[in-house]
Amino acid sequence: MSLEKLTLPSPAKLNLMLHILGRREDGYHELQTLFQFLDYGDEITFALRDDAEIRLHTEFDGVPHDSNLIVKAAKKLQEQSGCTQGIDIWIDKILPMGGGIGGGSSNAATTLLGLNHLWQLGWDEDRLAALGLTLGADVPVFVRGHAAFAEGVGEKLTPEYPEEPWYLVLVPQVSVSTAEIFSDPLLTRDTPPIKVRPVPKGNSRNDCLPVVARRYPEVRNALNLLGKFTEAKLTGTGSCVFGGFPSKAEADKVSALLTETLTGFVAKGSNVSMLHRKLQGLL
Ligand SMILES: C[C@](O)(CO)[C@H](O)COP(=O)(O)OP(=O)(O)OC[C@H]1O[C@@H](n2ccc(N)nc2=O)[C@H](O)[C@@H]1O
Ligand SMILES: Nc1ncnc2c1ncn2[C@@H]1O[C@H](COP(=O)(O)OP(=O)(O)OP(=O)(O)O)[C@@H](O)[C@H]1O
Repeated sequence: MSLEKLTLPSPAKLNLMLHILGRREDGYHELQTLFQFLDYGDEITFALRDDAEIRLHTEFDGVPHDSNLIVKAAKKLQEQSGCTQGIDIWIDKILPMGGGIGGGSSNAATTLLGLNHLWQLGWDEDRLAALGLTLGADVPVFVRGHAAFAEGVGEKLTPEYPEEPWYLVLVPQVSVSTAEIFSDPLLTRDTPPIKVRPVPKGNSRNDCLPVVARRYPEVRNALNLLGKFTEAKLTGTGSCVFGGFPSKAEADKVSALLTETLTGFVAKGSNVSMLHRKLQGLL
């Protein structure tokens, strides 16, 4: 069935652990991380145009139109596929930027999958993930849509099936620059690789945490407060901090106590992203 207009979710991700194994010659870091999605995210609406223009109608604080990952993803896909159609795009943005929950990467992936569908390009996931990697290290996992153990710079993915608890995610009001954390001289870069799958329980450390907590008192404070109730972890290079709970009621209870002074939200962990669940429903 050919569609004119499509609204798709763009979920957040968490890094349930993150080990840094070394630094490559190009400055990028070899890492091992476990990605899981949240049933929480932005919503992007796409509508076909009569001309070839790509236009994002929603303004973003501090992100010029052509630098937005949504626009970059759409332009690259249009160029590389030779498509002559254009697109109008609107986004309902709720994910914090620079929060380590992958909002920009997820928006890029939702754009690639949405336009592949609307423009009827017939690209397979491998091709979309390879294009996605040129936009950011985290784009491929959102294109694949399954919880995964990631290696390399984050692009070598093996599906995993971690538990799917409810999470309380705290959002300290600071934006952490990923590049700044990866260039900190104090960052641990020599964690030995994990060689068994699935990742053994107990491997929940994030090597970026000491550096981020040292630089950002707001993140330190969130870790201390949440740590009174459950294991408090950092996702990606922060700033978001999260903890798992066996039920929504328990996550809500702690949320009510902590969100008096901090911003946060409760969401279910999910091994199949809500973007892929929606797309499966369309096919
Ligand atoms: C650390 C993670 O958040 C884990 O999910 C991601 O791998 C970061 O992914 P991202 O934000 O999409 O990162 P990119 O936009 O690709 O890179 C931002 C900057 O982080 C550094 N960077 C990123 C990924 C990586 N494996 N090694 C790095 O050193 C590089 O300086 C790069 O310029
Ligand atoms: N559509 C977009 N959504 C969010 N940020 C975008 C977008 N396009 C470009 N950006 C830029 O990318 C930066 C990083 O945004 P993003 O939300 O992906 O950070 P993050 O959650 O820390 O990601 P990661 O976990 O992948 O490091 C933003 O500060 C913004 O300047």
